[in-house]
Amino acid sequence: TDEILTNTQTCGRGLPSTPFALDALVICPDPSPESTISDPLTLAPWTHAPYCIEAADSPWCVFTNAAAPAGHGISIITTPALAADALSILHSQFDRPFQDPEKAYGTRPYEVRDVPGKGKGAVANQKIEAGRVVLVDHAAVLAAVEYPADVTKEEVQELMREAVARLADPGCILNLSRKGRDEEGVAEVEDLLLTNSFVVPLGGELVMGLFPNLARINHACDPNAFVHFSEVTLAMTIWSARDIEPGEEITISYSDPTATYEERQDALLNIWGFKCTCDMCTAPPAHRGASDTRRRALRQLQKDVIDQAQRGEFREAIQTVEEIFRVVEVEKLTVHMGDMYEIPARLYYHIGDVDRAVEYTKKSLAEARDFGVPGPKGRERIEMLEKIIAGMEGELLAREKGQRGGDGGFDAW
Ligand SMILES: C[S@@+](CC[C@H](N)C(=O)[O-])C[C@H]1O[C@@H](n2cnc3c(N)ncnc32)[C@H](O)[C@@H]1O
Repeated sequence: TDEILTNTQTCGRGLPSTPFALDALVICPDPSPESTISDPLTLAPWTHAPYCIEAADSPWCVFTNAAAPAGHGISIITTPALAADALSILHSQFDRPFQDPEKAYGTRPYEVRDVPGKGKGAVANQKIEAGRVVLVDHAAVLAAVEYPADVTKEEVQELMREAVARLADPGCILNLSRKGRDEEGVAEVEDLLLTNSFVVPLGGELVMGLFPNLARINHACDPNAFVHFSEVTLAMTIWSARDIEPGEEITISYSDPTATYEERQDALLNIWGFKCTCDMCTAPPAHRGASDTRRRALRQLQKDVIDQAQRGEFREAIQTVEEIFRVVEVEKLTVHMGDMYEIPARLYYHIGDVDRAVEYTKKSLAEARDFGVPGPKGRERIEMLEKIIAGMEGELLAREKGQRGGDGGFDAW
């Protein structure tokens, strides 16, 4: 029988981040004995004294706020200098709320349950429309990918163990699935991080990010959802890329979704350590071969369009872009098309076809509204596109009346 984890068993409250207020320090549960809070005001927003190991250039430490964000807390394994940089990010988590209430579901629209051949997975418990926020998940552990040569493997594992133990609910990490790399000398907590982390950018570096709820979402080469990481809030948002029916599994892509079958298999096996059993990977070889041919062609077309535009061959570039859209449609790679629609919009504007330029800018606007980044950045982009459309429509109207248009505020094109 399926074991269903209820919302109370999932990690954290699943709400926007909690302010780093002093009450967050007070509710810090069960700190490990050697990290007793001696002076919370000095440590703020950390709830524990950093746990460090010495290295030649700088110590490497675990910095923890055990209660926020989202109730499960966060531990960062880094150097004191980088942790100081991270402080401004942590504070801005509560300064700038990320979630767009209009796009988010009040309660989680899925359940975690057994999925054949993949362990557990997230299964929709209601219809999820395209362009909605399925989940906003805050990092519980952020760990460096690389350490200096004089830091031993055992010391890194010790930092990882401490990072998890100091969280408000270490169980929400320790209960996650792990591949079982014991024979390779990989400690349990490292195995958990390797099985469940996503690489994210932080302060100019790439780090491993463990998001306890995202960690239940399986990979598919033709996913129905996608993720966006915000370096401002350290939150990972999962968006539905198309309508998802009740009972359907929610999936994201762990690898480059435009890669060919072999490339995807290699990446999933080498980086993630599993053999993909998604629908696309188990499709008949002829079907996979046809898909690979289209994907290789797509890469060439993407290069061609840049070369043609640089040579000023706008009409040829437009034909290439139209061909790109055709392939993208067949391969169902339509997610994240917002930026791509701007290319034909600009090209059509360049050759004086303002009608088509408006058409493509409107597509870009629709994508930005449905899938754009929430918050001020997203709104800025929507406003910019609205302004450009209004400017071009003004130009069309002026042309109809036989007047000269062109000062409509769309110089960006
Ligand atoms: C981040 S976890 C996803 C949740 C996991 N299934 C669980 O039970 O908690 C990644 C692991 O899920 C499994 N997995 C995810 N996507 C898969 C797929 N497309 N095919 C086979 N296994 C998959 C692999 O075992 C992988 O190591």
